[in-house]
Amino acid sequence: SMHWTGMKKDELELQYSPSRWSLRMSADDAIKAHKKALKEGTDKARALAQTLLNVPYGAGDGEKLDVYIPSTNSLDMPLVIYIHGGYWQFLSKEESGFMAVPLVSKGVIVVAVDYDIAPKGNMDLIVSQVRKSVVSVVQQYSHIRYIFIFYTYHNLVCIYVATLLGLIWPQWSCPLTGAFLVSGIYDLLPIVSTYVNEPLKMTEEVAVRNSPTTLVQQLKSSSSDCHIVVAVAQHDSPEFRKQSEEYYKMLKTSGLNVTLEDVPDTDHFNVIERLVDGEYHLTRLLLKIMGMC
Ligand SMILES: N[C@@H](CC(=O)c1ccccc1NC=O)C(=O)O
Repeated sequence: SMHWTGMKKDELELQYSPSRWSLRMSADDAIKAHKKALKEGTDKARALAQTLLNVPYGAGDGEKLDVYIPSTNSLDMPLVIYIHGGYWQFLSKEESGFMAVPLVSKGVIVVAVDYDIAPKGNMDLIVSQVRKSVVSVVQQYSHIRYIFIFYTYHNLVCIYVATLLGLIWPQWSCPLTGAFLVSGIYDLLPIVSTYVNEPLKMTEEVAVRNSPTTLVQQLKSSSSDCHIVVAVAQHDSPEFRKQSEEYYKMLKTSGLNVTLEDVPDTDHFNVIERLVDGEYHLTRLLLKIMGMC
């Protein structure tokens, strides 16, 4: 298929509009249903689990996180940090606790992180906030053996995997078991000239510097014990699917422990929504990697 640099603006914007690839419903309905499913799941998790809501991880207004706690307290509880997606301009932690529904009942702590989405925040700020949140969680829960970062779609995420695995962990003997990257963008350059970048206002320099593909080299030596899952929806756009495949290949070539999950019968939205279900393939894989089933 065609390289993005050869695409007209219309085609590039179609490729980077996940809602226009949903086979289940119209673009607008896919986004509406997505927000609704995530919010309902989060409300359900808040009713089921003990919670610590709005815990500060920094001094900024937006620097807060929610903790979902299992009732069975043990020192071996694994912890998942969920960093929400939404093109760095949509969603918040108020819609990000849904995956705690199946995980908390299996004895897993879930942390949902907020960060300043655009236009209030920009890419550099978001990356620094996510980094700060993870450092704060690791310090707070240092007695826990497994910390499992769960990065989700739209790469902030992935930026994160790269930045964290490569730069933070080596200093502190990494407790990181794995990283899940779901329907992400790993090379940010193609979106610089699209509508996605209007609120973000990334320059090419900012996009390259924060792209996970740029940061692969730094991951190399420090994270061979960490199992990285790159998951992509069957019905994600060809450009999204290519981004996942290429990032997967880069990680693999660098000698990292990585698998590519092409999730059948999903699109960009329900690939993540379905994490509310304990029987969903990605939920089970997450539990398996953490040694919980
Ligand atoms: N313009 C984007 C909007 C989008 O990606 C989105 C919107 C609301 C909540 C989440 C979104 N993306 C999720 O990864 C689209 O076409 O899907």
